[in-house]
Amino acid sequence: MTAAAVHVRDLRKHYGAKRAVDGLDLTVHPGEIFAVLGPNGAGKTTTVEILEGHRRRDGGEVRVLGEDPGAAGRAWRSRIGVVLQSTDDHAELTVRELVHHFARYYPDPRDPDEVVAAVGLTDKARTRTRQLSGGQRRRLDVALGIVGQPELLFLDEPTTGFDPEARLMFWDLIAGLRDGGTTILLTTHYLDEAEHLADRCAVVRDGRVVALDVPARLGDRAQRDAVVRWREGGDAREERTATPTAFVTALAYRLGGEVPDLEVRRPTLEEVYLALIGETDGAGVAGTAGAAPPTGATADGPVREPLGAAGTPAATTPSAPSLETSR
Ligand SMILES: Nc1ncnc2c1ncn2[C@@H]1O[C@H](COP(=O)(O)OP(=O)(O)OP(=O)(O)O)[C@@H](O)[C@H]1O
Repeated sequence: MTAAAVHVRDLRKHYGAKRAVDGLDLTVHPGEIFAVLGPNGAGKTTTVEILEGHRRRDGGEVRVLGEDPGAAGRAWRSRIGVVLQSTDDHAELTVRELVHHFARYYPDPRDPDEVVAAVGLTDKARTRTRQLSGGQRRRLDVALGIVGQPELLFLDEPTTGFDPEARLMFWDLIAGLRDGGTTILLTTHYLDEAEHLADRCAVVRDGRVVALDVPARLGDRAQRDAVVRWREGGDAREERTATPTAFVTALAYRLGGEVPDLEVRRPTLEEVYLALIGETDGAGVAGTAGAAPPTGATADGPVREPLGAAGTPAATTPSAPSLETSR
């Protein structure tokens, strides 16, 4: 069996009394796009920063490309790509200059001009980065994340602020990277993004994974009952059923043909998600709401080795120089 690209068991991180990550388990397979969903403050960024080696953990077991990110060195760092929520560093450099600058940190970079083209910024190659729009800046962030030809790419809320067209182009770009063999872990608040891009996704709530599956089956979505609505004798009627075809066939027979205002629907990913994070009681979702955390280790893991003095990797590492988290 191929080793996991990312393996996390019982991850724990607290800030004072706040348990930001509280026993989180997940596994990302090589070559997949894995989306981490969850409300504000759920612990997504903290988790991703620990996986990137940018933040210490308090407990649990973490392996990223086979190594502990807290102890891994420069060679490991050159195998991962990081796209953080945007920074304004190097505002006076042009797009082309910045991508070339980053390429020099890696042992086997992609051709920087090809990377600029791949993210659709050839027209802006000679533009200073401070003059880019938000969506263009985000594409530049991705260019910086992929120029080192990473095996594993971390994307933190990559399409926040994108217009619909830019988002579709970005999705194509990310899917193309996956098709080229890159493993991608992304956090997102957009359920359509997870549904469109992700091979599997995890929903994080209060620092734990409360559901993990392919989007179509998340939270037992496929097993949840369908809701059939129709009008009968002037009244709106509704029925939940696991066998909607049989139900509608019987209904049509009983009503003697066409069923007025017939509607059959299964829960959307959004409805299942809102039930999982406790924003709804599941009333809008047929079937059982919520989900138990998946199985995983429950014992506290070892306390990890310390990072550098500031809790961030050494500034000489390839992806660190301008993309360090400011938190
Ligand atoms: N440096 C920090 N110091 C103290 N508390 C922090 C720090 N970073 C995060 N937290 C807290 O930890 C919890 C998890 O934060 P985190 O940023 O990981 O959540 P998130 O799921 O990424 O949220 P968002 O979707 O808003 O980005 C939150 O309650 C947050 O306030």
